Amino acid sequence: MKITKDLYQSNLVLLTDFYQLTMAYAYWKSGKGEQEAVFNLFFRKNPFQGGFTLAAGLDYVIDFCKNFKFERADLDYLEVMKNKDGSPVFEPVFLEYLQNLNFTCDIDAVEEGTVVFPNAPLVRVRGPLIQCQLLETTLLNIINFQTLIATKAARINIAAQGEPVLEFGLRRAQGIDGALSASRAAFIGGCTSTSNVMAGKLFGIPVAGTHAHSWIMSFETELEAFQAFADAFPDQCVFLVDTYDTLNGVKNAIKVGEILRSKGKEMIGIRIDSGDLAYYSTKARLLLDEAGFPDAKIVASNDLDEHIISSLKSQEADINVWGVGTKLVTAYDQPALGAVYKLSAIKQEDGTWEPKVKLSQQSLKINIPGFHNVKRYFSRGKAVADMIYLEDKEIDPKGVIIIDPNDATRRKRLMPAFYQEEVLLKPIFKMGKLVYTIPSLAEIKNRAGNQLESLDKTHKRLVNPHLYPVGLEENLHQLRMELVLKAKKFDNGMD
Ligand SMILES: Nc1ncnc2c1ncn2[C@@H]1O[C@H](COP(=O)(O)OP(=O)(O)OP(=O)(O)O)[C@@H](O)[C@H]1O
Ligand SMILES: O=P(O)(O)OC[C@H]1O[C@H](OP(=O)(O)OP(=O)(O)O)[C@H](O)[C@@H]1O
Ligand SMILES: O=C(O)c1cccnc1
Repeated sequence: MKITKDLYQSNLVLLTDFYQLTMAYAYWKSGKGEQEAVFNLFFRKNPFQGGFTLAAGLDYVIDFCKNFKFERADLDYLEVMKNKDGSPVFEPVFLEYLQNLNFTCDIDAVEEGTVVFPNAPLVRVRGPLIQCQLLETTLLNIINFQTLIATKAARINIAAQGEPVLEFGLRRAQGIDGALSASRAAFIGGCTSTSNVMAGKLFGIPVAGTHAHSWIMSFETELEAFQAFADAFPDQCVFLVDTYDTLNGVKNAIKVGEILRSKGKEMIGIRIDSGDLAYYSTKARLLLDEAGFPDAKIVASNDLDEHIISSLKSQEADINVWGVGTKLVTAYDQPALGAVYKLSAIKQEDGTWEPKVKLSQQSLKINIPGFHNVKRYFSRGKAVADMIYLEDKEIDPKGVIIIDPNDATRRKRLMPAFYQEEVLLKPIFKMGKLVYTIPSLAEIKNRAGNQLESLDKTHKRLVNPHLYPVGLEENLHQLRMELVLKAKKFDNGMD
């Protein structure tokens, strides 16, 4: 994937918050720049009030890290930045340091298309403080959006119960990359195609579509319009039937369908884009069946999302294909995921790791300290629970207790010996070198499908889902409690 260079003619090192650069400068100035640290990227709540989240965006992250280099043009821009008193923000020696900076971090991450849950790390970065810090904003920008859209797409596809969902979002997406990365994430989340031709070219997503009302309106009659379309694309006819009178439109589609059939071609179907989609799809189905077109598909579109699709399903609407745009690519009901990137440990001069917590008035916001990873346990192919654990602590295969990070009274006993397990953070970069074989988008989509399959349907319920168990292994829980109590000094917890 070369989207950053291809599209932005830049390797994106300046696609960051200014404070990352000022902190980098200050780290360098204070001599802490090379001190080793560990940061974790995680979110605190599943989006859309759902029961799961689908990770996406790692390929962009890899591309960004692989090309992490301050180029002359970037440094020229930083060089002319001035403080209020007219002095340069960044002294030339620091800019020289940036020019020579090579990416040397270790990155471990969950693979794209993995089902993930609150609090567990999606990406773990270990390396010199300066570098870890400089990655923060870009990683969050990439992962937050693509993960959000992949999750929305997964929900929409769950509602569609295996029927094709065509992504139509480009015209309403949040700008250019908002559209492109949304098309990519929507495909990972289960959509069959995109209407966005550039996304097709860049990512290899199948492109598909029908035609617009303007096509119909440009002719004297709807029938002429259908006929002309059939002349141009005899194998790809999905007639948009609702420009004037939906059921009359279906009858016109049938007429052209018969002409096509007389030439040995079959119309694919019709599209309905307004009105009561349950009512019109059922009536259209009857007309199509009676006319001898039982295989003609009915495509529905118009402000669809997982809830309207579920409602149409429960109304037994005769819809076979779902065209979904705005509410998918804008994540209409939740515009951001809210993942964060927090320091969890820092190496001391004597070579030992010091775990770190950030306190908060809200216990929900206290991060998980230390050098940790996450393991998923499976029983007969179904995911049972996720355990966040310290990598250097042994796990007793006979029994381990995991503790809810937000409510220490919620605990679950697991017997690892009886389960299959998968460590979710996979090595991506070692000392700045890529050690991961990047899967194709089709493989990622396939993984997403299998992952969702491994999740019990109670966690996939769109409304009020059953909470999937994610907990801290006991040693990690204890470490976190100790650090919190130490930092609070026992006397300022209830202000
Ligand atoms: N049977 C149905 N049950 C639930 N929701 C439906 C049903 N039929 C249509 N809808 C949804 O209701 C909303 C109707 O929106 P709206 O009133 O804007 O459409 P319209 O007037 O039919 O068409 P237009 O988009 O041309 O204005 C859409 O989100 C559509 O998906
Ligand atoms: O509704 P969405 O989920 O975003 O799906 C894409 C929409 O875009 C097209 O029409 P457009 O919105 O341009 O015009 P219309 O609403 O007037 O048909 C298409 O006919 C869909 O209605
Ligand atoms: O191809 C379509 O039918 C289409 C494409 C974009 C938006 N709405 C519909």
